Formats: sequence, structure tokens, C-alpha cells
Amino acid sequence: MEHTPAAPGGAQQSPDFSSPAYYVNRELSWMEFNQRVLEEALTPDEHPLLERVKFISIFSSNLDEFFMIRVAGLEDQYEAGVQDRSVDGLTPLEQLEKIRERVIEQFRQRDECLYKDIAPRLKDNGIDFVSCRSLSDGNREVLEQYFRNEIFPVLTPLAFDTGHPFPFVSNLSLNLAIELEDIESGTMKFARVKVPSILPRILRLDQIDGLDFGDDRIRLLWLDELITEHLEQLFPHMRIVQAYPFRVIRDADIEIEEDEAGDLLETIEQGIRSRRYGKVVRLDITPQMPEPIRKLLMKHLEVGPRSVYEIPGSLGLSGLMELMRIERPELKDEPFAPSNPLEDRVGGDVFSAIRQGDQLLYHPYDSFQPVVDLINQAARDPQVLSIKQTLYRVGSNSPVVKALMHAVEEGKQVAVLVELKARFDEENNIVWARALEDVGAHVIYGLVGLKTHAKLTLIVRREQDKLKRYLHLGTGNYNPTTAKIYTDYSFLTANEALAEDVSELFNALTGYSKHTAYRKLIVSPINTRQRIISMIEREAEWHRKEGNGRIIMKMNSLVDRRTIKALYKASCAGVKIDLIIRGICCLIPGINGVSDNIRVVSVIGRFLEHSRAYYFRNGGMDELFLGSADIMPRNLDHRVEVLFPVPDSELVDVVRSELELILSDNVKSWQMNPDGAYSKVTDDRPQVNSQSVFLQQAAMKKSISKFKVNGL
Ligand SMILES: Nc1ncnc2c1ncn2[C@@H]1O[C@H](COP(=O)(O)OP(=O)(O)OP(=O)(O)O)[C@@H](O)[C@H]1O
Ligand SMILES: [Mg+2]
Repeated sequence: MEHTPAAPGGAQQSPDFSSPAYYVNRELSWMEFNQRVLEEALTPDEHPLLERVKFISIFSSNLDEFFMIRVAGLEDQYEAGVQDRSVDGLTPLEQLEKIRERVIEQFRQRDECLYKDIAPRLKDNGIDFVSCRSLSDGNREVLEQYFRNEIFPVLTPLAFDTGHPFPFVSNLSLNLAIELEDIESGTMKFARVKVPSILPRILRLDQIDGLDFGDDRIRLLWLDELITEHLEQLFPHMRIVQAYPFRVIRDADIEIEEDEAGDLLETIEQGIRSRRYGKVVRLDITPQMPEPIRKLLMKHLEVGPRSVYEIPGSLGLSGLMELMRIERPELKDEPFAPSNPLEDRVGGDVFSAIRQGDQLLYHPYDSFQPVVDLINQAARDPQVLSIKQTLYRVGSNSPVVKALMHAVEEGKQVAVLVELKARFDEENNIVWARALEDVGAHVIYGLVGLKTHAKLTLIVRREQDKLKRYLHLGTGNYNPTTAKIYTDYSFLTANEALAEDVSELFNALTGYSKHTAYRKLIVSPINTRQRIISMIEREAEWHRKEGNGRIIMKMNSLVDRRTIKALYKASCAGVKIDLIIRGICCLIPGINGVSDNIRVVSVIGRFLEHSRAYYFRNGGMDELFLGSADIMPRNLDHRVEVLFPVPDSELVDVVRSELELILSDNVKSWQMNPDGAYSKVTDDRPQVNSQSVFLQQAAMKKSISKFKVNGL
């Protein structure tokens, strides 16, 4: 990326902070993030072998989602003739073209890594991808029988010619396009078979009864290969000329006109159904597919050449996640047991822990269990009157939801705000919302036009004839499964001023309250942008007065232009600004006269960095906010988000030193350079892998508390 120095000739004029040269394109920045995820797989020795496979899967499914939402949006804009340029000066078409160029290169890297590096290493470790043809005659017969019994009944061959309409090809589906010859008439035909998504994508041949290999190697076969091999069973009296896999990705962005939605739940269900019919935004094929079949698919799926990707090898590599089920611990990360300081100290009595003082948990190093315990304990506790909670992504089989249901059964007043619009979790959330409603909880779907992304729990308990309020405030979801792999903070407190604000906020979410004057919380869409910007400006003021201006912000994405401008200005004023941004970052650090004092790093590793923390030195009166909001227009303007201050200075110090540790990471950290590109942080200091250090610290905490429990 080119940019001219802000003040040519050393003149002291203020740079034009709106210049496109000072911004990175949001979509391309996301692509760079996904590249960093891919690098986790590409680099040998970065992770145990199966974990590298996992990163190929994550990279691939991330990219699928990106097409379903972001590329779909750009294609819409392009089609609608939108000529507006992004902050960095690109039209929708220019962005689409750049994305395509990048994706092609990424697919090349991914596939080369998978087939030339990872697969041979898997082989060295006794794990083989095999083809049907490589099997002995005896094994092939057994496999044919297996196909007949287990797979054949689930398949539906769909003919396609003038007599049959083009079959509907659903989103994310893998299919075979089959060329056939009618043996009697000699005419050529075309058919499509969907590879059933309910079956595992990769078969473990060594686990199929009757197959005999005479060794204990693990043998894997792609399901689509098995189907291809036995197509003649689906088309008797026809000659299979050839079969070619293809995969379709559709626009999956649900547009909900909430103002017109009578019943939001039903409207979203309709949306999910219609998502199956969204416009095709990507068609994956293999290079072998002949031109006529390509043309035919492109015509009927209504896609242009820009949306067609040739991928040698298997399609839909997100399916590789199944390999994580292989029981080969030495090829995976070492399991770890999170510390549970609360359990160790107060035996799971979370209320009493909170009474002793505010509690800060850092997941996944600290267990998420206390949060589940809190709600379970509240459900059982006769003194508890009510529980209010927001739910965004709860995951399947959620112990949190079960605890809430239990609380209803125990006669507590339970009010739950279920966000039905949480992307790709809509169906899941509908199920939970219904289940909660059925047991008699008050289920609310939030405010019209806003997604509720805030993570809040409020428990009211009667104590000595007074009502006391307990809070859980978080940066991540109420999802114990992801809490094992995403880094997030949980803050447990009975702080009155915070509780007052949270009560008001729940009233605003569930009732008609138009409360906007929160004393402690920063709340989107009310004042997050304005408060963050004013704290950035305040830091510049402090710096002018007494120096030492310092800001550390950690988030998943930084997109908001006004906040970026404020950061540029603060940098020009001399404030030292460190940004830990895992994903999209539209700000460019280190530009002369614009962002000299800003550093941007991104940590990608075993755990998904997910916590959001905003720290300001504030003239020595350190101020720290944690919460659910990233700095993107969507989080600032279109969602209900909460950032909460951490009132205890000791805990502020804890978080600040955790942030400093991440900033000192020189193993899993990437820095953004003044040209907008990322490079791995390398220096001569002893190696610091921040996630590993946090793991070690958690293990230490565990052993220390064991000593304490034992009275040593
Ligand atoms: N270690 C990892 N590194 C990179 N990406 C990961 C890792 N683990 C999981 N992921 C991917 O990260 C994605 C989730 O990231 P994201 O920040 O969007 O979280 P989220 O739960 O959707 O939160 P939000 O609702 O705030 O967007 C998942 O789709 C998953 O595939
Ligand atoms: Mg997300």
C-alpha cells in the first residue's frame, strides 16, 4: 500500500486523516486474518499434525462464511450498480476482483500444504488417505456391500434433461455431476447426486466390519470417492462416462424486515428456509470438469466466471475437522485442565466468593464452570428471586439453558433475552427459545433492528431482608464448549452501581424503558463510539499535560472510521497506542506523521483470541473497560453491546499485565507493518508464547490452590 508522508517537507500541517491511503480495506483485511489462520497449518512444527489439519478446516469454513455473507453483499452491491468506494477507495467490483485473486492463491497454498506436506506426514504416522482402487479385490467387495447397505439408501440420483428441471442444489452441498450414456439409445445424459451431508465426509475404513488390511493403520476414504466408485448401482442400464464433484455456496445473509415482522421467531424461521435459495456466490469444481458441464452448471446456477473456483483435490475441506476424532493424542495439543480458583477456595459457592470480592476469570485458562455453577446455584437457592440473562450463542446441549430451566421449575422469575439473529446460530437459538418458553420462562427477542450481543446475567437474592444483586458480565458467549477454546473474561461482582445499570438495561431490553443514562456502563448503540473516542481524546490531553499517554485496546476487529481517526490524532499527540486486534484492522500503524506511535499486533494460536479490553492510563488513574463490543460500525450502531468498567485497581493491573504479556509475544504474534501487510514478530528476546504462558500460570494456580486446600 502506498502512502505519502503526511507533512511533506516537514511542514506542520495536520494530515488529512480521511485519505484512503490511511485505511485498509475491510474485506481484504479479513482475508489477511484468514491467511494468518492458514499459516498455522502451513508452517511445519507450529502445531501437532492433526491440529494443522484442524487449521485447514477452520480456514476453509471461515472462507465459506465470508462468501456467504461478505462476498454475497459485494455481489449485491455490484449488481445494483453501486459505485461508492470503500474508505480505502475501492469499488465493489475492485474488491471482488482482489478477493478472488487472493482466494486463488490461498487455495493453492492450502492444497499444496495438504497434499504435499500434511498427507505424507500423516502417512508417516500411520494415517492413510486411500482410494477405492488401491484396495484388494476382497476388500473392494466388502466395501461394495457396505456402500449398498449404508450409503445407497440415502442417495437420490436426479436426472437432468429437457424432461426434468435442473435440480435444486442447496447451500454448502457437495455434489457429483455425472455424465451418462444410455446404452440402448446411445444418447448422452446428465445427472446429479448429492453427497449426503448427514453422513461423515471421511470414512474410517479400518473401522468398517469385514474390511481386512492386516495391520493397524488408520485408513481414510472420502465419501464422495466411494459414491463415485459405485455410481453404476444408481443408474442401471446406463454407462457412467465420468463423474465430477462440485460444491455450491449461496448468499446466506438473512435480511429481516423487523418492522414488518409480526412474529420474529416465525420470520426468522422463514429466513432460514429462504437462505437455502440464496444466490450462488461460489461454485467449486475440479480442474478435470469438462467445459460443457461447467457451462451447464454455470448457466443453471446463474454464476459468472468470477464465482467459479478450480480446486484440485477434494472440495469442502472444512470436513477435515472429522480427523480430530482420531484417537492419536500425540498428534494433538496436550489436553489441559483449566484452573478453577473459585471451586478451590469456596467449594463452588459462587455467591460467597463474590461476597468476598469481585472475581475475574480468564477463560479458557480459568474454567467456565463457575459461571454455570452460579446459575445452577441460583436455581437451587431458596433466597434467589430472579435471574435475568442474555443469550447469544449458547451451543448445543447447553448446561446454562438447563440451569435456567431448572430455575423456572424452582419457581424463580427467569427472563431470558435470546438473540435469534445470531448468525448461523439462528436455528439453535429458536430451539432454546421455545424450550425456555415451554417451561415458563419469560423469553424476549430483543429490540427491533438491533442484535443483542451484550453478555449479562443479573441475579436477585434476598439477604437479611434486603435485596442483593449479583452480576456476571463477560466478553464471550454463555457457551461452555467455546469457553474451552476462546479467550474471554468473566467478571463476577455484586457492585451496586453496576447492578443498578444492568437492571436498567434489562428493563430497556424487555420493556418499553427508554433509559439511556447509564452511570457506569458504556452501552451500544447509545454511547460506545462517543465514549471510546472521548477517552482516546482524554488520553491525548493527559499526554500534552504530563506525558506518559498510553492506550491498549484489544478486540477482534477495528473498522470504525471515526474511532480510527481519533486514534491517529492521539498518536500525533504522542500517546503510545498498542492495539491487539485478532481479525480485521482498517487502521495502518507506523505511518510517518499519522500513526507513528501506534503498534498493531494479532495473535493467532491454539486458542481463539476473543476478549475485548480497553485500557487507558488516564494520568495514572488507570481505567479499564471489558465487554462484548468490537470497534466496528455494527457493534457501535446496530447492536446492544455493553462495556463495563473494572472497578478494582488490582484487577485492572492483572488485566493490564495480561495485555502487556500478549504485547510481548514473539512466537504467535503478527505485526501489521506501515505497508498494511502482516509479518511474524521476531526478535532476539527469549521466546514468549503468551497463550502458553497463561496455560502455565493456570497450572501453577491450580497447584498453589491445592496446597492451600490441603492446608500446607
Ligand atoms: N484457534 C482458532 N484460530 C482461528 N480461528 C478459530 C480458532 N478456533 C476457532 N476459530 C474460528 O473462529 C470463528 C469464531 O470467531 P468469532 O470471533 O466470529 O466468534 P463468535 O463466537 O462468532 O463471536 P461474535 O458473535 O462476537 O462474532 C469460528 O467460526 C471458528 O471457526
Ligand atoms: Mg462471529
